[in-house]
Formats: sequence, C-alpha cells, structure tokens
Amino acid sequence: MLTVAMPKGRIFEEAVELLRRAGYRLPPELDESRKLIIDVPEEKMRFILAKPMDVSTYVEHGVADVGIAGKDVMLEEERDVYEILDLKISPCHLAVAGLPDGKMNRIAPRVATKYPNIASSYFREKGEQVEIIHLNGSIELAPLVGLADRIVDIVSTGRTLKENGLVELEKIVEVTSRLIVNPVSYRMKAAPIHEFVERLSVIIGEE
Ligand SMILES: Nc1ncnc2c1ncn2[C@@H]1O[C@H](COP(=O)(O)OP(=O)(O)OP(=O)(O)O)[C@@H](O)[C@H]1O
Ligand SMILES: O=P(O)(O)OC[C@H]1O[C@H](OP(=O)(O)OP(=O)(O)O)[C@H](O)[C@@H]1O
Repeated sequence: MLTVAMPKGRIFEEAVELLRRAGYRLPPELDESRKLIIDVPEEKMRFILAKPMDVSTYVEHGVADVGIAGKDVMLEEERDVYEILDLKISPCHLAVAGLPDGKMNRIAPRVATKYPNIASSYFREKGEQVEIIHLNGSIELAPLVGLADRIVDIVSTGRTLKENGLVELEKIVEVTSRLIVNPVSYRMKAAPIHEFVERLSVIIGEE
C-alpha cells in the first residue's frame, strides 16, 4: 500500500488528472467527497488530502510515503524529503512586487509575504536589509494600505497584481509542483515507488 499526500485546492485537480493519465483508476469519490482519507485498494493506494503547505510535513514524518507539493512550499519549508520529479503542473512564479511609484524610504523596508523564509534569504543574498511581515493571504492588500513597501508572492496570470494597481519588480523563482518522497519509504517501498515515478515520468515526458 502506497500512501500519497495530495494537496487540496488549486493543484489537486491537475494532480488527479495526471495520475489518471498515468493509468491509475481513481474513483470519482476522490474528486467529489469531503473525506480526507480515500482508499483505492484496486491500485494498492491510499490518498490523504492535506493543505498544500502541509503536504511535506506528512511526507517528512512518514505518514505518507509520497506527496505532491509546490516548489514554493519546498523552498519555504526545507523538509527532510527527497524531491524526485518535476510534475510540471500548476506553474507560477514567486516575485517581488509593489506600487509602481512605491518608494523605499525606510532604513529597513517592509516586505509582506506568506513566504518569510524565501523572502528573507532572497533579500539577505542581495545584501538588502528588510523587515518581513508574515501574512496568510491577500498579500497584495499590504502595500495598498501602507502595511508594507513590497510584497513577495506567487504570480500566475498577473491578474491580481494588475487589478490592484501593483507591478512585478523582480522575479525570484519559477514554481511547479513536485513529487516528494519520504527517505525511509524510498528504501522500504522501493518497487512501488519506482513504478509510480516511472509511470508519471512517461506521462510528463509526453507533454
Ligand atoms: N496563482 C496561484 N496562486 C497561488 N498558488 C498557486 C498559483 N498557481 C499555482 N499555485 C500553486 O498552488 C499552491 C497553493 O495552492 P492553493 O492556493 O490551493 O493553496 P493555499 O495557498 O493553501 O490556498 P488558500 O490558503 O487560499 O486555501 C502553491 O503552493 C503553488 O505551488
Ligand atoms: O497572478 P494571479 O493569477 O492573479 O494569481 C496570483 C494570486 O493568487 C494567489 O492568491 P489566492 O487566490 O490563493 O488567495 P490568497 O491571497 O488568499 O492566498 C496568490 O497569492 C496571488 O494573490
């Protein structure tokens, strides 16, 4: 039995579609129900549905053998897991953004973000002193109301920035979803994990 930690939310649909294209027969229950644990005995799989930011926690602790997590989460959390495949789904990027004429007059400009670790190391490497303000969402609000001078956030279509009169200033890193594996499971369940990776690799290679 392989336990797969799946991210609820925007990655979920694409991830399930990828698995189905790889030939896994997954029941409609997976897409439709509110259950958080779904067993698929005919595929010898169990799916656990977690918040995207938490998937790597389940995999690191070994309660899931494998999981699907955004590269943004992997960079922010630095978990003890193997990242073994770029699934190339849910593409977006992390960027610094702000008001077009936003001045940075403070000694340590304020940067609002859901990604405090990524943001601090980015500015540290640039040699810029900033004050990080950790928010949980609606990051674009912060510069509009004067809470922050800049934001570090995900950009996909760019619509949220545009509709809030903000501009992208610097691209930090491209983001796609990754297949991650618990190091112990990687050894103990080598055969099913290799088969899983192989079947997904074939599908990704086709694109
Ligand atoms: N436009 C986007 N905004 C945010 N995340 C995106 C976007 N496009 C792809 N992603 C990927 O999706 C993941 C986040 O998914 P989602 O927004 O469903 O979860 P969340 O951040 O927990 O959302 P919420 O807290 O709003 O429920 C990110 O880790 C990232 O890899
Ligand atoms: O470039 P876009 O296509 O507009 O996508 C980017 C936006 O989507 C995400 O927010 P989300 O919808 O998850 O809401 P949140 O701010 O509450 O996290 C992200 O934090 C940006 O705000």
